[in-house]
This record gives sequence, structure tokens and C-alpha cells, in this order.
Amino acid sequence: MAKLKQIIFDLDGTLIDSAPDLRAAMNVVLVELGRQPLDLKTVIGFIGNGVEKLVARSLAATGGAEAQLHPRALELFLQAYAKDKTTLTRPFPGVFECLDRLKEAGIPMGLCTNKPHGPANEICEVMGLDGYFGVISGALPDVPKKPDPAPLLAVIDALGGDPASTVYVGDSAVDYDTARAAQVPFRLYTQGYLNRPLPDLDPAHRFDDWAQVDFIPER
Ligand SMILES: O=C(O)COP(=O)(O)O
Ligand SMILES: [Mg+2]
Repeated sequence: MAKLKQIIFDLDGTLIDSAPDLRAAMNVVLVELGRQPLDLKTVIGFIGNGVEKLVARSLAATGGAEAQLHPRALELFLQAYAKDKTTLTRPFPGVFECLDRLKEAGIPMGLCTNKPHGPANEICEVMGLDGYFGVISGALPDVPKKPDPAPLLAVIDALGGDPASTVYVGDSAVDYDTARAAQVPFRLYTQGYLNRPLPDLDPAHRFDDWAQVDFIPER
């Protein structure tokens, strides 16, 4: 890898443990539709490809994802999540200390998430994460999502860097696929929402503790 110039993070399952609020909002929808609520582990398995997929997978798991039901379920989900985005959400241990170290080292940082752009920005603000990032990029309608490399490449560009000297830090196979497609070095946080094994990923490129990880060893 070229000398690290900038670092970009995924949000859900990487910096924040947001699944409990995603599950709560999803269960508001399911109960409203007369379906059974889902447990946390099941919902975690559905996170990573954006809210449209989360809703579709939750419908499929509770009686069927009829195409005509999806838009209404998505609208109900977004309403419920807008009301209650951070009540049960917490940063993973050591995240802020790590971001502080990188900020002190003068490393430009960005965020690239499949969470919708509005909620992603609001959550970062409420949780005090917004001050670390030069760019916060969330999902927008009709714009490709990860694993398409476009959103990650756009953040790299906006920060003024290039793929080879960037690290993308994520928790999912979607993030891994995105980094590969963008030819960006990748680090996996193993305590997030990984729902597909990544046998090709070098063990040295995985970490399970934000307090221990050193993204800039070549300093
Ligand atoms: O919204 C999702 O499905 C996942 O969001 P993430 O890209 O921050 O992990
Ligand atoms: Mg994630």
C-alpha cells in the first residue's frame, strides 16, 4: 500500500452499533402490517445493502415480500426510524479515541455508508461524529449504492486523494466488495454485522478492537 493519506469509514456496524434502532423501527412496521417482530440477530443479517433491502428481507422473512407492499413498508420504516434513530445506538468501544488519534495525526477522514444520506448526517451530528469527517456520503435515491465502487470513489475524490493511498474501513462483505472494486486497501472491523465469510481477506487486515488498531504504522 502507498503511504496512507486518508481514511474512509463505513457507519453501521463499523463506527456505531445501530442495529437495535434499525430493528425497533423495522418491528414497528411489521407489527403495523400484522406480522411477527424480528429478533436482533435476524435483523443484523439483513443490514448492509441499504434500507430498501433491509425492508425487503424483513418482509420476505415474515410472510412474503409482495412487490406492492414494499413501498408502503419502506415509507413506514423511514417514518419510524426518523422518530427514533439514536435511542439504542452506541459507538463501538474505542471509536472516538481512534478518531481523535487520526485527527491529531492530520489524516483527512470521510464516511461512506449505505444508510440514507439524511439520517446518516443527522445520526453523525447527534452522536458527535460529524466533526471528524470532511465528507459524509449516504445513499441517495437513484444513485448506485455499495458494492458499486462509485460512492467510495466519490468520497476519495472529494477528500482530494487517490485509491491507492486510502484505507476503507468497514464491517461487511458489501464493504469488502466495494473496496476491491475501487482498488482501495480494506480493513475489516470484525465485531460488526458481517454476514458472509471473507476467506480471501488477509487476517492482518482484520481487527477486533478500536483501541488496538493502528492504521498508520508507517509513520
Ligand atoms: O444501511 C445499511 O444497510 C448499512 O449501512 P452501512 O453501509 O453504514 O453499513
Ligand atoms: Mg456496515
